[in-house]
Amino acid sequence: MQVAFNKMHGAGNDFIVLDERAGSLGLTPAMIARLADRHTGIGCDQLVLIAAPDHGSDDVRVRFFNPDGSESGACGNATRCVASLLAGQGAGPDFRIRTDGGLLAARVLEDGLIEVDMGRPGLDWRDIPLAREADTLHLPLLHDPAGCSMGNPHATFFDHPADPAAVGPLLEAAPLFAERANIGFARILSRERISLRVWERGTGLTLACGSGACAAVVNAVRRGVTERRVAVEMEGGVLGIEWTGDGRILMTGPAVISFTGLVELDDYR
Ligand SMILES: N[C@H](CCC[C@H](N)C(=O)O)C(=O)O
Repeated sequence: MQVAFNKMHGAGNDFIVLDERAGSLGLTPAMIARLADRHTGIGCDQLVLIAAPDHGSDDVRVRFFNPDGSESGACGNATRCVASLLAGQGAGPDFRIRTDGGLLAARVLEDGLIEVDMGRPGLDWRDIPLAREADTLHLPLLHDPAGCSMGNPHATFFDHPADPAAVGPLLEAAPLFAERANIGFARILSRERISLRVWERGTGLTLACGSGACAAVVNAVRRGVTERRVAVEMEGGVLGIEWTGDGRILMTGPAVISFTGLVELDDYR
């Protein structure tokens, strides 16, 4: 079965976007892992499925999968990409996107950037989830990270001395995290600007992580080291993050189609 796909990226965080609105493609975790392989597949940080809306609703349902085949409740950069794709197909400019992490509102702005309301962060240890009760503002790990959920689990380190590529795999799988975690390495540049690298659960180091940027700002604000509106510099680009007065996280950034293609899915079964 030949299937059309879009290859997209948001600030260098790249995605295979497949459309299941006309029917299931029958993907398995093993097939997702093969499609995500950068040498023998299409290659991506996440595979994104646009699914048929639930019965009786107009919302689009979107699911996110990592290259190891695991599923995530949230992916900020891919959510912007889906909104941009739907806008290119004539919908919008306002969208409601249903994810496992919550119903998200997305909007194409006049300058072409996409804004997504990522909802409220989960600040309780059960939200992340942690394996045992702990203070999420000071997780019981070396170098004092803070944790929160953005629909997926995050921990943010400030000024961690080690190389993220070296410590990322160990921290992602630390027993404290009941479902593993995305690990952010932040540096405070000013009260309105931080730099961030993210070791993503099920993926590894990426050029940008939207939900990781949101989590880093939430944790920086909780620690009192930034304002509520912060530019987050990552290797692939800058995202604007704001934790609004009513507790919601707004994320603004780019979404780009790199190319469109056809894939013979049976070759990946
Ligand atoms: N790149 C994504 C996050 C993917 C999350 C995934 N790695 C997980 O939670 O398992 C983002 O822009 O938010």
